[in-house]
Amino acid sequence: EQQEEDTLRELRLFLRCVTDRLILDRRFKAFSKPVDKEQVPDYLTVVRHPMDLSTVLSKIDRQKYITVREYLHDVDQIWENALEYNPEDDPYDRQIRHRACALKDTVHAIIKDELKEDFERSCEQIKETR
Ligand SMILES: CC(=O)c1nc(NC(=O)[C@H]2CNCCN2)sc1-c1cc(O)cc(O)c1
Repeated sequence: EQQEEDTLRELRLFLRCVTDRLILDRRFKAFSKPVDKEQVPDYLTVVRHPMDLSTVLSKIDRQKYITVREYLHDVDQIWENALEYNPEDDPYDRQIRHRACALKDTVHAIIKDELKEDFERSCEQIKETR
């Protein structure tokens, strides 16, 4: 009912605000757009579930996230993919893994600091009833 729609609207506003801050951070530029398969042809053979911050933003707008947990699953996928595609002891691989770890730790720290537990609980409640 209306209270639920109000809660989900507030969730979308919060998730857009968090995602916008991540996209503005220069460290995370490599994660801001889908990997271009022309430029990186073997990418999709290695990474089964591509994800990026612009896709996360569009999923927020398409109301794909009912809980913060679902949102974090997608941002964690970006981190996981970067580690999977960049496993080598090569300076570039190490740098992009470092940035992926910073992305993951940054988003989890923002959520821990700015999300009220009972707000996420009410989102999980809505998810259960759908
Ligand atoms: C996002 C990601 O995981 C990514 N990984 C790369 N790895 C490499 O190029 C490593 C792979 N190991 C051997 C040495 N090269 S390039 C790259 C990327 C960066 C962008 O700014 C845009 C984009 O579309 C993809």
